[in-house]
Amino acid sequence: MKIGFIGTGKIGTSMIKGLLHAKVANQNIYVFDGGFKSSKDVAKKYNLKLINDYSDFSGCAVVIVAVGGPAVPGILKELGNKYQGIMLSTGGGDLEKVNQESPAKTRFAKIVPNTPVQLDEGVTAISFAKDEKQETIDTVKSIFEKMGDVYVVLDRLLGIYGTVTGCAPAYVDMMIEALSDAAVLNGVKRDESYPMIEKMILGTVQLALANKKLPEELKDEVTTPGGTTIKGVTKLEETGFRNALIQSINASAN
Ligand SMILES: NC(=O)C1=CN([C@@H]2O[C@H](COP(=O)(O)OP(=O)(O)OC[C@H]3O[C@@H](n4cnc5c(N)ncnc54)[C@H](O)[C@@H]3O)[C@@H](O)[C@H]2O)C=CC1
Ligand SMILES: O=C(O)[C@@H]1CCC=N1
Repeated sequence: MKIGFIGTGKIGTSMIKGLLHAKVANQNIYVFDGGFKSSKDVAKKYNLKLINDYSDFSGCAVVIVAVGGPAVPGILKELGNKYQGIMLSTGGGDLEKVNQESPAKTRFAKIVPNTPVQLDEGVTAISFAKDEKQETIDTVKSIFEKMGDVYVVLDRLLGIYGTVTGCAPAYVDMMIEALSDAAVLNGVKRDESYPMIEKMILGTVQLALANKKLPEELKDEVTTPGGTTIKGVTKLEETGFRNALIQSINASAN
């Protein structure tokens, strides 16, 4: 299956790495040049097929527009007239309008992948037009299932699904950074702190996944009565940890 890309910035490149990790052949990944240095650089680095016109995407099962919001409507309009297939956008777009205005064989859906797609550990939320054919849905799902988990959601919920899965990796990175600062503050070497903290988070998540226990149950297993954890938990409540996360997701989503 051939897959095209317009835009090879951070999320475009993450998806390209994810497809290569899933053993998609390099020359089956098409990148639109468009005079963008990043496109040339990425195509060269990963030995991808660099193309110069949207009509060169013919033969691609999907073309992924991984470009920021303002440029998206213009790209979809031009692409929809030159390529017959499935167009996907990471940067929004009006699902119903684009589908109505595109030629019959061109379909449009929206995706919000996250950066861990590059390691087959991603989460991708996808919204389709209400009347989308099962064949289109299956094709798109099969591509993103190569890179992790897939959630097909109502278009009105794509924003919040995409925020929780697409933005929050940055919050987790900030948490790792802050935990490291606390470790360094108390005498741990910086370069030792990161692997230790990353493994702690990975192990905690794997335990949650394996046991299917609720977070509060797992938290209870750590908090010895009168012990040190509950002292820290109390400080987290006092300093608004939970509220900070709720407000941050809400701010990103709205
Ligand atoms: N970074 C992330 O984790 C995620 C980003 N998104 C969304 O994906 C979109 C892109 O985000 P990033 O990759 O982070 O941004 P970015 O700025 O890293 O990448 C955008 C790329 O598009 C290129 N570009 C701009 N206009 C173009 C055009 N007309 N034709 C071809 N290429 C063009 C730029 O040169 C740049 O390389 C945004 O709408 C963002 O909200 C969605 C999910 C996750
Ligand atoms: O920061 C952003 O706007 C994008 C959306 C999801 C992740 N990054």
